[in-house]
Amino acid sequence: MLQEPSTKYRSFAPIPLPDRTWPSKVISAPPMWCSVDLRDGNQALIEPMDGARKRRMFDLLVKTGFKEIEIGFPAASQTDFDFCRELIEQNLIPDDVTVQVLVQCRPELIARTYEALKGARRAIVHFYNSTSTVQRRVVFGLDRAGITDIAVKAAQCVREHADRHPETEWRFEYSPESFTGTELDFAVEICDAVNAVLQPTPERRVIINLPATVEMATPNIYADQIEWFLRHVKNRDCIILSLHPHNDRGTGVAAAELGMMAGADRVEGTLFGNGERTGNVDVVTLALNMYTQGVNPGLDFSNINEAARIAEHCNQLPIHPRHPYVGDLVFTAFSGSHQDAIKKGFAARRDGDIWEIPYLPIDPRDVGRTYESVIRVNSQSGKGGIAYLLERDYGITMPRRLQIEFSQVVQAVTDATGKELSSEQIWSLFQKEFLADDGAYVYGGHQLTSLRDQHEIERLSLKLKCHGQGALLHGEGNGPIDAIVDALGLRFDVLSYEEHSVGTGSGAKAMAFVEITTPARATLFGVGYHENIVTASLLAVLSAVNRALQRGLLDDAMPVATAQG
Ligand SMILES: CC(=O)SCCNC(=O)CCNC(=O)[C@H](O)C(C)(C)COP(=O)(O)OP(=O)(O)OC[C@H]1O[C@@H](n2cnc3c(N)ncnc32)[C@H](O)[C@@H]1OP(=O)(O)O
Ligand SMILES: CC(C)C(=O)C(=O)O
Ligand SMILES: [Mg+2]
Repeated sequence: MLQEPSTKYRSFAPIPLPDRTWPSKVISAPPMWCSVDLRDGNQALIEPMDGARKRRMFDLLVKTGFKEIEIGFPAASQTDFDFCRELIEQNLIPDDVTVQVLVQCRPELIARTYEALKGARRAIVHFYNSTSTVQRRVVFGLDRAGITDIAVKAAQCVREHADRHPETEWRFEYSPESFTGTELDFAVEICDAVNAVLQPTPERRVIINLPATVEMATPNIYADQIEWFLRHVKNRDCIILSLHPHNDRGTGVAAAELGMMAGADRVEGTLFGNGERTGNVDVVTLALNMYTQGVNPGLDFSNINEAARIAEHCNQLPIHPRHPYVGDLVFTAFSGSHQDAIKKGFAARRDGDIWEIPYLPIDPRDVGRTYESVIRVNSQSGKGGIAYLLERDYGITMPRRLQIEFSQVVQAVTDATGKELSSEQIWSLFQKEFLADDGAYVYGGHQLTSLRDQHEIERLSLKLKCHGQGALLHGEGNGPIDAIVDALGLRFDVLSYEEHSVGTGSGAKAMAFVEITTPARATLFGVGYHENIVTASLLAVLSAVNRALQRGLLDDAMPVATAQG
């Protein structure tokens, strides 16, 4: 790269429009949408679509709700020509959909284009020539008048053909291609000249499409260009002003949004932004951006995964996992603080609330995705995500301090492996950590009786395997937990106890959580899981004791002989 890039690249000059109005406008209604997947998208593919793939894309576009679809460049390729004929002859174009085709300003190509459209009920003929300073110089070797002449002659040609086929309802679109590299006064001049031939009316408006054929500047410049153009073009009421952004600087969507604020009526783009170089503007992102502002975009992406798989099949190109709204990872939070906030957001949400879940700009369900992948756990994750997965997939609601304790167990594994952990793997870690029966004390059965004369006192007889040897302990207390603490005779206290049922009906089990504290003031949890609530509590105490012993936090002072007593 150059130390001084200004010796090679020029910055874009600002547009003189100090009283611009677009910055304070709000997008409150969708534009007219036109898909150019089958033309601009297709012309950029490594392997252009065959008839079958074109048909699949067309059907998807219709299903999605596009009312204008550019189906190809029939004068350029036989596949496009045949596809056009197939749609018309087999009557495959719904009544409310208008097909559009592209053609250069060349009479023989225009003639062939009308041949392809013969018998269509309604069609848009889209003709273009490049108007930019650089293309005038290097491609055409013509001045402004010469370039205008190409466009005007094409407009005449397009009209004459249309007049010869009144059975079709013709509409026209003209693009001063490379508009963003064209002086604004010349863009207006050439469009006025074309319109003078086409003679649009407010009832039969012409589409004037102002493409950012190559995105050359920040999106505000595009918006200025659109507002400037609309202030100066003749007969605004006879024009549908269309945008056609490309994405060379990665701001195609922003350019389209600001262009709409600047007064555009229509947007041409492609699904997921396929198209020349970095692509055309992505209409899915545009539409869903509107949706998340509460504006119905008029395009339906309720099953965004299906649309993505069809687009990938037709284009033979993958969609990036981080592509807005659709990528495999875009509804996933790996990082701890995000997971914590999402979990709290879901917990606080009530039916009918405005969508306000941190880090999720859209409800994944609105586009046919599930909450399945919202939280995934790796070494960047925290307690919130782990707790969310255990609650969502296994119905386990851990006490907050247990969440903290268990997240350290999970973190140790993710740090060691560097890998993601599935919810199933987290559950098996949980079982290994808290529910395994391989500790020093293994539960073997119990009996609990209330003392006849003192109802609040319970007597526990507890069968154990203690370091591999059978033992029978006895203890008393005002409940099973108190009684087992007494029976064990170890130096710990119970700090907290919680229990909830997991599952419903006859398959429901109790999960008990006991937090103990040791003489050195270490605290740690134990968990018990059993059909019987009392057994679950006893298991939870033993789980905590075993974990404490394992960590050297408790003295295992109990002589086995006494235990057997
Ligand atoms: C920004 C865009 O996306 S524009 C759309 C671009 N899409 C395509 O080009 C895909 C389909 N196109 C094609 O397959 C071919 O270009 C065809 C079949 C239409 C024409 O092919 P060819 O006749 O071989 O010509 P080619 O494309 O090389 O055309 C270049 C010639 O057309 C002229 N030309 C290019 N665009 C236009 C135009 N819009 N109007 C009039 N003349 C044009 C060029 O000045 C050049 O003229 P020259 O031969 O006198 O130097
Ligand atoms: C043909 C035109 C509209 C085009 O695709 C472009 O300029 O990007
Ligand atoms: Mg284009």
